[in-house]
Amino acid sequence: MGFIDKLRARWQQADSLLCVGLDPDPAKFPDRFVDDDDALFNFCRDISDATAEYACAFKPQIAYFAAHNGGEAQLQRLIAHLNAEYPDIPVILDAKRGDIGSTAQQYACEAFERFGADAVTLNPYMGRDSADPFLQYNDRGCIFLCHTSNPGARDFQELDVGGEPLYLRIARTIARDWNTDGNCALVVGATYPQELRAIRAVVGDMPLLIPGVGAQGGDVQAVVENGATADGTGLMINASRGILYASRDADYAEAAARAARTLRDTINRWR
Ligand SMILES: O=C(O)c1cc(=O)[nH]c(=O)n1[C@@H]1O[C@H](COP(=O)(O)O)[C@@H](O)[C@H]1O
Repeated sequence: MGFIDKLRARWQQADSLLCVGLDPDPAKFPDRFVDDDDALFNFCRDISDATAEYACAFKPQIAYFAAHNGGEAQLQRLIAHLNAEYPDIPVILDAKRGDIGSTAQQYACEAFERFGADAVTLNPYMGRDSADPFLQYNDRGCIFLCHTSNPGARDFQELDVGGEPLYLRIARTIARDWNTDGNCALVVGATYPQELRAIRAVVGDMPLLIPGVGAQGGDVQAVVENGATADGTGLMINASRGILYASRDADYAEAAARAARTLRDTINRWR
């Protein structure tokens, strides 16, 4: 089953639009991980096991692993664990790749062959040929940055490009021309609900990955009202820090589970 079908099935099965972001920062870990050489893996495994029942997807962020010696091996083990234990939950590798075709081919191999991710985040700035090596894996998801969650999103993404803002041109082009195998999705920040509404209007029922609720200040009600499809799905609403660091004490996993369940329920209230 391809990424998009797996995601749609999981939305229904778990009755959840919550994506659990795995951004492990050892400085914020509970004390028990201080002398643990496998802390990145062990912490994320505990969080994943505690939150899986509330998750429509997991999203490990590669920088939080690659920043540490041996971190990528722990990411590889983590995704292997997720694929083995939770085969119904898609794993999105957040790597925001984008480069000339020959290099992109290596990045696609990294995401899909080495790490075994179901989907990867991509930067569309370099154009179609930079996306093709990823799109050719037509059972995997290609999730392109469209309107990001950060303040600087306005610097370039909202520039007028012949009568429409760049982010809408990106949305339209990907929906119309790049999605021939139906394996594309877009990233839209929760912090820009009006832009989310405009994007939804041009991409039909394409799935949208929505970071920026919680720590970045995005509002769940505004996200669901402006971004959900007619059937009340269409969204992967990500939370990372708000779940991972719900507690620094011995109850960190239970606290993460409570935070995930609460956010899932809050999302569902507005669907
Ligand atoms: O592609 C992303 O996931 C992403 C895009 C974006 O526009 N904004 C954004 O915050 N993200 C990622 O989403 C996560 C947000 O984390 P929290 O703010 O802690 O929930 C981080 O892993 C970011 O790298």
